[in-house]
Amino acid sequence: MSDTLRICFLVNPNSGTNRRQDVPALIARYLPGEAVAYEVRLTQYAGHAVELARQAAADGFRIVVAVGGDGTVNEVGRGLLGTAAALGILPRGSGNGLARHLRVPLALPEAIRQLATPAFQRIDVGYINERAFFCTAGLGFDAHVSKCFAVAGTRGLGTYVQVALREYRRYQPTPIQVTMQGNTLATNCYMLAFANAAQYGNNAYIAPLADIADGLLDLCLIDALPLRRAVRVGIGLALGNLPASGAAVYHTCSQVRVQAARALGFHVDGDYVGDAREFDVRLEPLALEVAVPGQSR
Ligand SMILES: Nc1ncnc2c1ncn2[C@@H]1O[C@H](COP(=O)(O)OP(=O)(O)OP(=O)(O)O)[C@@H](O)[C@H]1O
Repeated sequence: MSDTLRICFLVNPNSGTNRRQDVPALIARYLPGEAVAYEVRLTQYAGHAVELARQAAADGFRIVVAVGGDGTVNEVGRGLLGTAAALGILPRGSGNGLARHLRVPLALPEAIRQLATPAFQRIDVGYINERAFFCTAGLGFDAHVSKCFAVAGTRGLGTYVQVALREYRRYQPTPIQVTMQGNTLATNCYMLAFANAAQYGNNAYIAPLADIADGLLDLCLIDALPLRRAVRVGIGLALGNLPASGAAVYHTCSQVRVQAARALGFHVDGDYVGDAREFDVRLEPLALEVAVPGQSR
């Protein structure tokens, strides 16, 4: 019995575009039963997964699985910080940035099967104004789009692109000062992304060279976005060659302070958090354990 792997699934019933999918039935069908004991718990409101994850870790589960998109992954990951449980992911969001970065299968049956024979690794955790993120955080246009997306009524890549194109015509850059490694840079911010993982989700590679366990954040700064450059950014995101395109400037660091001339929106893992004029961003190396597919490695 001591060899039994204990897994707790925390399901956000509202995530993704396929809400009719019966996740508990899929888990019962595809999780190999012999060496695994599991429970399924549902979230009831935004923020609930943080509490449920903490409780599941206290209950002694070895893996606590976020069943949802990057917002749910963020909540479960936050709840597991400082505990002995590892984060697992069943990707059910519209973007699934962290799942894609960690090469978790996007097909649920395969992702469920792989959880029975996991490998464990540790990943860095970013903080922006003390709010943890695991995939990306950002200021400016990407946060503004997240804010508009949250109230758009429908989800998915199509809605996201539609919102981004509409807001692109209105959004203006803001002067900022960026301080890192003792140097201060005065520039404009159309958007400034802090990447722990390589992509936003949907294989949109904001920082294709980002290593999630190197103790560094990859900063991607776009100071202005005239139409020609916007096209290059779009192509660079899709092809994973934004750094080589010259349309964005990159830095790596473990700590950075940003002061903005006016309040700017910011997001963590794609969810808009609020507006601020000052941002302290830092990285805690290897602060979270994750369960990743074991067989194919
Ligand atoms: N039971 C619930 N009711 C309402 N909101 C919830 C519930 N459980 C979780 N949430 C909130 O829903 C938000 C969005 O969820 P999530 O990111 O998992 O799905 P998604 O937005 O469809 O996927 P993606 O982030 O990939 O677009 C989360 O940030 C979380 O706070």
